[in-house]
Amino acid sequence: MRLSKVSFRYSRRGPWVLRDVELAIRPGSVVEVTGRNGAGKSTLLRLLAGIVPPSKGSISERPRVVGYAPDVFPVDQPFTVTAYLTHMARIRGVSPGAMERLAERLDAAHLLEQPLGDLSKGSAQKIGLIQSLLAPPGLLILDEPFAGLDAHTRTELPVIIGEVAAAGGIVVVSDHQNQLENFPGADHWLVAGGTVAVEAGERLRQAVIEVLVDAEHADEVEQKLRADGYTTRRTA
Ligand SMILES: Nc1ncnc2c1ncn2[C@@H]1O[C@H](COP(=O)(O)OP(=O)(O)OP(=O)(O)O)[C@@H](O)[C@H]1O
Repeated sequence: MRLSKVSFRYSRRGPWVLRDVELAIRPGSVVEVTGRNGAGKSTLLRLLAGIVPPSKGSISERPRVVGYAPDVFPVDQPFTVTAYLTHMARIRGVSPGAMERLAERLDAAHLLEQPLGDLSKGSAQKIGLIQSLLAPPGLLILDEPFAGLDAHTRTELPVIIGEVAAAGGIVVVSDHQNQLENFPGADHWLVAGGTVAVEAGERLRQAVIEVLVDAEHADEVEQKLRADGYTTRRTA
């Protein structure tokens, strides 16, 4: 995917938020986007997702399936979580089973029957995440996904991000809390003064190993591995 001389402002006479941004993003990349408040991170993410078009310049080779989780999930909709996610699954042509699996994984199964309007900020954030992942995304855009998430989901999210990238998807995450600072091979973009400075991550060759442990020690072993910076996934 490529951004060529992309500039953006919100109104015809408004100030430029981004100017002449040139970026090339390879399939399978994970990008952490940082920058001070108001620098233009959310704006850049909306441009990447195709929610707003560039005022000048162009964006090409955007993957067909885009998952986007906004920084504030709009809960002012008169649906239960299940009704909303089932509807979104239908629009994306996936079975509601995808919703149930993701809800289980992100510890959100207990939220499914709640009205969207009753959700706490962190719970709403989870539903936004689930919505963005319903169909396997070729481009996954997450705007401040770690804000307000509980410990379980905060550790699970990098695993999910790694899986999307391993399947060839591009993942772009704005991340005030630097949760992806040490993500293996991640690129880092700093948005400042209307431009985007790129620091390319080292492309490390990665390997997957399976570790068989007694069920009663699984939590402990998993916590130790994660504390050492490894990405883990429970298969049973
Ligand atoms: N809908 C809008 N209409 C007009 N100006 C906007 C709009 N949304 C954002 N802006 C302006 O664009 C600039 C960039 O905002 P943006 O939300 O992209 O920054 P950000 O880096 O994501 O900030 P934060 O870290 O606070 O979330 C800011 O000056 C902001 O005031």
